[in-house]
Amino acid sequence: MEVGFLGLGIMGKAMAANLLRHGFRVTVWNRTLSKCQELVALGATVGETPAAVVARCRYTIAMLSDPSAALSVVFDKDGVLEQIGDGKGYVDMSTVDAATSSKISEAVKQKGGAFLEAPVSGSKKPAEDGQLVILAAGDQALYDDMVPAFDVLGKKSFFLGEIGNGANMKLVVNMIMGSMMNALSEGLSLADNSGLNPQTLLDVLDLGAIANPMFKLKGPSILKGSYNPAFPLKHQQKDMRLALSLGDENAVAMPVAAASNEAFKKARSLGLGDLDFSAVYEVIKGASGSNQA
Ligand SMILES: NC(=O)C1=CN([C@@H]2O[C@H](COP(=O)(O)OP(=O)(O)OC[C@H]3O[C@@H](n4cnc5c(N)ncnc54)[C@H](OP(=O)(O)O)[C@@H]3O)[C@@H](O)[C@H]2O)C=CC1
Ligand SMILES: O=CC(=O)O
Repeated sequence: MEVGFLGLGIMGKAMAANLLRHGFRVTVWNRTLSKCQELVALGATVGETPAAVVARCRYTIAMLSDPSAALSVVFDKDGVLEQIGDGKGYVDMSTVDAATSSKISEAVKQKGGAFLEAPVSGSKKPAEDGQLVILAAGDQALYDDMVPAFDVLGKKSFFLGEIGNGANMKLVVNMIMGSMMNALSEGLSLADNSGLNPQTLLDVLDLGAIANPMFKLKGPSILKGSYNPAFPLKHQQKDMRLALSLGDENAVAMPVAAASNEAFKKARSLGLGDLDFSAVYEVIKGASGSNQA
């Protein structure tokens, strides 16, 4: 199967590499074109523009930072819309809001193409290992066509019906994740400031009812002050913002998420946006005057 791939950031690079490893023919494009070379070394071909990729491939996947990037790659000069049409499918796996996804869907369909939103749950390591959870919605025939690729990229795919359901599901999941990261950070800070060993707190958490892979993975690296980005904090804050907006639209009170968003915003304002989202601990630790170095 031949696929195009637009966006070779942390996630896109791992996902495109995975497809290549599993025998897919992949044509890649990235705004910073030099980042394509690593994929070329794995067997990829380069398209000079998003339009050139779509012209060459029946199916094109995108994995871009945010709504503005997702829209730009489709609507701007040399964008997807210039070449999408009958018999071609466009699959946006970026985390965006439902309105962005609907706008892209309408434009692609108007040109005769098919569109699927398919954001993913799971970070850098699951992307490298083909263990993502895929939250697809939109054109069901295109979903069926993409199953061989989704089987390589993920451990489970959901087809959630109409456009917007995949985007919204992803935002709900990440709203919970961002709030949990704040709760973990507050707990570590409280333990530390109460004279408890934060590592012992992690050990206790891991044995009880609220044990989870995220605490297990991020807890020890937080205690080391190590924030190499797997999921950049600026993207987590974008997801909190979009989830809160979904809450506004549906009159759902989300005081926990709103408070967490403030902490992520503060972290961004301190220049921590490109670090892993667990760096929000630095804000919480700072606010509580932690004993930790
Ligand atoms: N990292 C993670 O753990 C996860 C991320 N996600 C979501 O996946 C998406 C990608 O995340 P991730 O790979 O981490 O992000 P990165 O920041 O690593 O990569 C972002 C990508 O978007 C491109 N881009 C940004 N702005 C534009 C623009 N205006 N026009 C064209 N391309 C643009 C970047 O190009 P360039 O290289 O030129 O900057 C890069 O390829 C995001 O929506 C994120 O929320 C979902 C699940 C997990
Ligand atoms: O969006 C981030 C993730 O880990 O999922």
